[in-house]
Amino acid sequence: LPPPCDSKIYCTGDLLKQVQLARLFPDAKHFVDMPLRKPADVVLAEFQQLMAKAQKGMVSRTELQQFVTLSFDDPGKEFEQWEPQDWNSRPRILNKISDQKLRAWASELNTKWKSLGRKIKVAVEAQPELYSLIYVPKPMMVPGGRFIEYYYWDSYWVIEGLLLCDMPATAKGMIQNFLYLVDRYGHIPNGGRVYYLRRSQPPFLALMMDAYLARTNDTAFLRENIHLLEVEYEFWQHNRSVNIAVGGTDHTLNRYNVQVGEPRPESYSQDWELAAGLSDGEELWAELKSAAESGWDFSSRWFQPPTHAGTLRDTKASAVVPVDLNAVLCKTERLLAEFHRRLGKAFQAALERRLQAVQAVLWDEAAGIWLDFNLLTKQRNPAFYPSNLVPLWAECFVDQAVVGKVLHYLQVSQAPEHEDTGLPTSLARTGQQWDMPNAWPPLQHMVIAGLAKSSSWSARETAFALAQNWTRTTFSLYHTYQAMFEKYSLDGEGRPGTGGEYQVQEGFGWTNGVALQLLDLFGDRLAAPVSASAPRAAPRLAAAALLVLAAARG
Ligand SMILES: OC[C@H]1O[C@H](O[C@H]2O[C@H](CO)[C@@H](O)[C@H](O)[C@H]2O)[C@H](O)[C@@H](O)[C@@H]1O
Repeated sequence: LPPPCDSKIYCTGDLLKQVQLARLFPDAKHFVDMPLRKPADVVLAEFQQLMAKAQKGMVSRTELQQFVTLSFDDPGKEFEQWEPQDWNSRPRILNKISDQKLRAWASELNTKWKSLGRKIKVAVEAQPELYSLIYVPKPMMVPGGRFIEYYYWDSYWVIEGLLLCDMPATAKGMIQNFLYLVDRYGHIPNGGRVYYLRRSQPPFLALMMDAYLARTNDTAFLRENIHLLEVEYEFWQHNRSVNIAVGGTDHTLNRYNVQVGEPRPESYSQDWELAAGLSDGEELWAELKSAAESGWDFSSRWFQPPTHAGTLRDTKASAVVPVDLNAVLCKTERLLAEFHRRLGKAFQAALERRLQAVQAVLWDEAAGIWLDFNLLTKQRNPAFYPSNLVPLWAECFVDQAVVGKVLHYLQVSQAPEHEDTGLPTSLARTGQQWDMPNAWPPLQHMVIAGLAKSSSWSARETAFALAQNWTRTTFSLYHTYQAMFEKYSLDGEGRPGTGGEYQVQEGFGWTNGVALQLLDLFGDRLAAPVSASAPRAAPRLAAAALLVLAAARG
């Protein structure tokens, strides 16, 4: 299998291995984010000399430390100060928010764009081999914390947030960056580093374009770039599709599948240790990258068999046909068809094939919901994940009767003791960050926005109840910690998120974007808690459940 990229500094080779296994930095990502002070060939030649002198080729920790200090600069030096030109202190969304405290909070979230904005120095374009950062021409918003570069799927919620804050120029620049990456690589890397190059993330590019067009009507931008939206779509069709036969009919759907070897450079020591003693370590490393491509890194959702008792070693993400990936590609096909109609051309057949495949392979009539399909067991995974509801948001269904069934599923399957705080990522407590007790902003958004766009009153009321709960959770913790977190734990009525391979990060791009989107959806009704630490009095989902039952009874 090829390495994560060809760089013998940042992706493969002895230097990377020895520095990362010596654990020179508390966070392994630190080393692979450090720019070089000298040309790569000089650094590699100097390291060879060091190895030649060392016992059995193993350089001592002290020498490694000295070498890194002399040859590498601090992470972050690749960026220059940048404040968005289109930032303004009174975006129109504030007028839609009735609650005074929530309005003041939204105003503070708007101010956060100033601190999350970055511009890449021209030096990175001139001498890319000195950096792990992948150059893009326009300024961008980064997630925050250890994530000092751009990320693909995070940027969808950031772009929606920017558009709500009347910042279409910054939003457009971020989309231009992703189009630039498609033009250059044929796909969008997981994030803005060479070590992310050979894997992507959930494909939200067409949805970003749609969000931008909805606010600007900039058809000229669409016309100039529609070919690149198709190139990205074709990347998923050619490299990430799989055929599944159901009832004598062949269907094509998609999965995450990264056939790339070696440990992830940004988590080298963890991956190395995880594979210790395994005969098929290379296969496990490829599966970890497939899971990272899903954005859900890591989760029991990818364990084979799917079990609450599994460990990271059981990860087999490429065996799963995920509901949310296929729903997002279904949305992409619908959007490409619409975009082409807008430009006077046809593009519809792929959408119809996808609708049939999602219905045949992923819809489970007995459970009343879409479920991930496992290619090895040929079974659907019955476990609860918010991703099971994503087709509602992505409008990837034909029969409107699914709405009532999905609402019923939501009421019976998630952990009721957490309902006032947020939707859990799964019901399995594995210690992985995309599992119980964590709740992630993008998942809350896709479920809530999916229910909110329904014509069913019960679905819209359930959406409101969930939005109210999530808003209170993030608002209360914001006031307790003065921070917006990348994820939240549902334990104890809400805490900063836990688990996984790094400390919970603050900033945070998609969290701010989702908070603003919920305020945009329900700003006339959402209410802040009386005091930030007061016990909750949010409309309980149980109340919404009664509405669902009433609706089901007609
Ligand atoms: O360093 C470990 C992993 O970190 C990233 O994943 C997490 O943060 C991303 C940025 O917010 C987010 O997109 C992803 O969903 C999170 O799980 C990175 O994307 C991974 O590839 C990396 O291995």
